[in-house]
Amino acid sequence: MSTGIAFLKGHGTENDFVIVPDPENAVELSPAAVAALCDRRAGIGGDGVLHVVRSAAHPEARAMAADAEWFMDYRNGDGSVAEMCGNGVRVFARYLRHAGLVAEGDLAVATRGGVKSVHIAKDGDITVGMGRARLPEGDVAVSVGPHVWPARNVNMGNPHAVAFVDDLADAGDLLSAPPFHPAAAYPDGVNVEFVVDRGPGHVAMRVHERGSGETRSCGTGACAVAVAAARRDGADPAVTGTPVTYRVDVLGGTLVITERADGEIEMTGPAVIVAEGEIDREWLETAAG
Ligand SMILES: N[C@@H](CCC[C@H](N)C(=O)O)C(=O)O
Repeated sequence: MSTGIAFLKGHGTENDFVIVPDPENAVELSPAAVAALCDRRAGIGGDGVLHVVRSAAHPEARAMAADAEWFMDYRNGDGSVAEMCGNGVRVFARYLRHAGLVAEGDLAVATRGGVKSVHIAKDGDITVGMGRARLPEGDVAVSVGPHVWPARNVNMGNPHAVAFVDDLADAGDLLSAPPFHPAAAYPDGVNVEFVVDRGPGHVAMRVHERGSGETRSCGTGACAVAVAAARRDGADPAVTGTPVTYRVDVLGGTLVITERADGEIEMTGPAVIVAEGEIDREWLETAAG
């Protein structure tokens, strides 16, 4: 008789994840296994997987173990590996709290993008320190069907192309016609955000994520959008010494992004656990081929 593999399901502004607690890194999660888990019809369904491993037990995180006990081994829904997932870190922290592994307040989480500081507030929101944005020089463009837009290249540990559009509907049906971007600018692929203004310091976005398709939210994407909007609006906290805050509406809710005077970016929003159960080990092995 096979024993199941524990899982939970959670989301941050409806960017949803299958969470696999595996402190000693004993569960083999091949790309095919991740894709099977994230399949919305034949699997559990999710934009990605949060594999919860002790940093000391994972070869990619051992060097961070002294600073952060837990490593977020994040995978996109198609099984590919990404450097960073902003909503993922918040949902990861919610899981640690839910499981009684950490207290409310401050904690550190190891990611492929380095150690991130997280604050779990009493009111339920979770804030993550996302580091600084990099804005590589050079023009990029994205297109969906007949529409072509210039885009800002923003790196939040992972790559983003941010395009300001007149109407979010112009981005069309992103699942059937995903955005095109020049492979030369993004040899490893890119996350594409489409943005409209909603008012001063307030924007709305849609996103097509590398490795997951259109999702209802993307934390690193919301940070990239806030930085692109700030620069477009002539604001740069590292130059003026004045922090800038944007509310970023996503399809699944709202994230609040602050770029501090030192250039560090903080993102705040909700993160919830909605279910927990067991994955059938035989099914996973078969589905993963
Ligand atoms: N949804 C995430 C980003 C996940 C990684 C991304 N798809 C990539 O490949 O870079 C977020 O909340 O940041």
